[in-house]
Amino acid sequence: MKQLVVDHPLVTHKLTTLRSRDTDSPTFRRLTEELVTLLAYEATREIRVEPHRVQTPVAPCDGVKLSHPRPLVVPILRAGLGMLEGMTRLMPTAEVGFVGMVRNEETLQPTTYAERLPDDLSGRQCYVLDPMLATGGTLAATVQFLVDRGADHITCICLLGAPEGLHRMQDLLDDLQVPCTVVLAGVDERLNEQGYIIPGLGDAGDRLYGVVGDA
Ligand SMILES: O=P(O)(O)OC[C@H]1O[C@H](OP(=O)(O)OP(=O)(O)O)[C@H](O)[C@@H]1O
Ligand SMILES: O=c1cc[nH]c(=O)[nH]1
Ligand SMILES: [Mg+2]
Repeated sequence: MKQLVVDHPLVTHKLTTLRSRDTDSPTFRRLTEELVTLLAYEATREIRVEPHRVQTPVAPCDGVKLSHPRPLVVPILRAGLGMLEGMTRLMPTAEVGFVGMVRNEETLQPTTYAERLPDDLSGRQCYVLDPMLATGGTLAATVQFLVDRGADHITCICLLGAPEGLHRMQDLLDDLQVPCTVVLAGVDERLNEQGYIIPGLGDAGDRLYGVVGDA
């Protein structure tokens, strides 16, 4: 597994504002989208292209276009949905599949409540979106879903990771033997007893969409 922390002052600047508890939901959403677009630039370095010739107003020009099969973008609901627009803006022809997972806040185990992915992912490059890589349980389960369907090239884009989650992903990918890169805006110190990233940014889903409770 390759790990890439995008070390760029603009990324760190936006991430710092995102972390602040004084940042409201609309600003949090906008910054999340902007950060994804910046991370996607690095994350798509190995995207497959094929030769493509166009005519400029004055001459023919040999360029490239994205290869078929088209790349698949997979946001992990709920919080990953906040990253979708920023990604598809850069790759408008990508296909989008969905995985819905929620982590039990006591056991920290993820449960899958939705899954809409193509049955056959052979030859597809997959881009998984989830802002938070904490214990890694959610991302590991999603990557396993994709590999079970034949994905042979996976890139995960996260805003923040914890060392614990990155180690877990490394162990999984060592077993699976599938090329995988995890691209992040930052790696924090550790998890607390509740499985939250420290210093982190709190609960990304709640900050994007408001707390979903019993009210
Ligand atoms: O690495 P893990 O320990 O598995 O934790 C990370 C997961 O937790 C959060 O989702 P959450 O379960 O809060 O669901 P939500 O997106 O609906 O808020 C986050 O968006 C990740 O999906
Ligand atoms: O810090 C964390 C950990 C898991 N999920 C979040 O949204 N934030
Ligand atoms: Mg949440």
